[in-house]
Amino acid sequence: MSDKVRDFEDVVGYLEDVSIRFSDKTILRDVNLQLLKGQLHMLTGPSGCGKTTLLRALNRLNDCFDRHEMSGSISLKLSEGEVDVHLLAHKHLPLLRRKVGMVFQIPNLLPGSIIDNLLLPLKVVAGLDLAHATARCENVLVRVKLWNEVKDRLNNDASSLSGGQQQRLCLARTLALEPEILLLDEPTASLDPENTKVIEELLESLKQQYTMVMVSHSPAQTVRLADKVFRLDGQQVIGA
Ligand SMILES: Nc1ncnc2c1ncn2[C@@H]1O[C@H](COP(=O)(O)OP(=O)(O)OP(=O)(O)O)[C@@H](O)[C@H]1O
Repeated sequence: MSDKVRDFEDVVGYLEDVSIRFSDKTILRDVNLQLLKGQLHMLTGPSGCGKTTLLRALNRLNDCFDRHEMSGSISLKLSEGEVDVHLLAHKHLPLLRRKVGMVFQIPNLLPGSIIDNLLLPLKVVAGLDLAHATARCENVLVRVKLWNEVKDRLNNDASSLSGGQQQRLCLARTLALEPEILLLDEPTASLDPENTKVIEELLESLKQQYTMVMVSHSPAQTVRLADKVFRLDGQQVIGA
């Protein structure tokens, strides 16, 4: 654990000399950066430069792939205490991934109804009983401004929602597990301008409560949303 995280109250994450390789190919080399509480950090850079890989390092999702290696350290200050992400025992990864939740480029719905998409993780991952899980579902659907659109059809198949609604449902599912850091991998890339605006407004409204790390290819979106921009290229952060 780095003392640097402890030293500054507004620093919630510290990446120190992070290098990542897949199958002996170096994707990222000696990345150093800080994450600040309640700020939206935007990762930008050319296709294939390692933005998604860096996001996935923050909640150990790269572990899901064979022949992945990481060196350096990633320290995160979570409500449970400070954790050295890279050294966490395997049994702690489900909690890490709840606390450091991720929303993907393409809405990744579970097969089943709208409400199942929220209830299932709440029951299985968070261990809530039905009454508490149901209450939390309504709360997060209101927060992502989806409640009025779905409250009369919660048992309909989630795939019947529009792309923008599906992405808001994915965001609701992540928020339902009460994360502290949100990882957003091009969350509007598959959406039209109108739905992009809805998601951007939501992210803006969530900034106070969550530390966010987002990937975007859009310079305009970066200007609209980012508090801090990290530009990656040539395996490193070349601008911050
Ligand atoms: N699971 C994996 N196994 C092997 N190589 C991988 C894996 N995931 C990513 N890579 C490689 O790592 C490099 C960085 O990929 P990554 O998806 O992080 O880039 P990116 O900057 O997010 O790209 P884009 O902007 O196109 O989404 C690429 O060369 C990719 O092929």
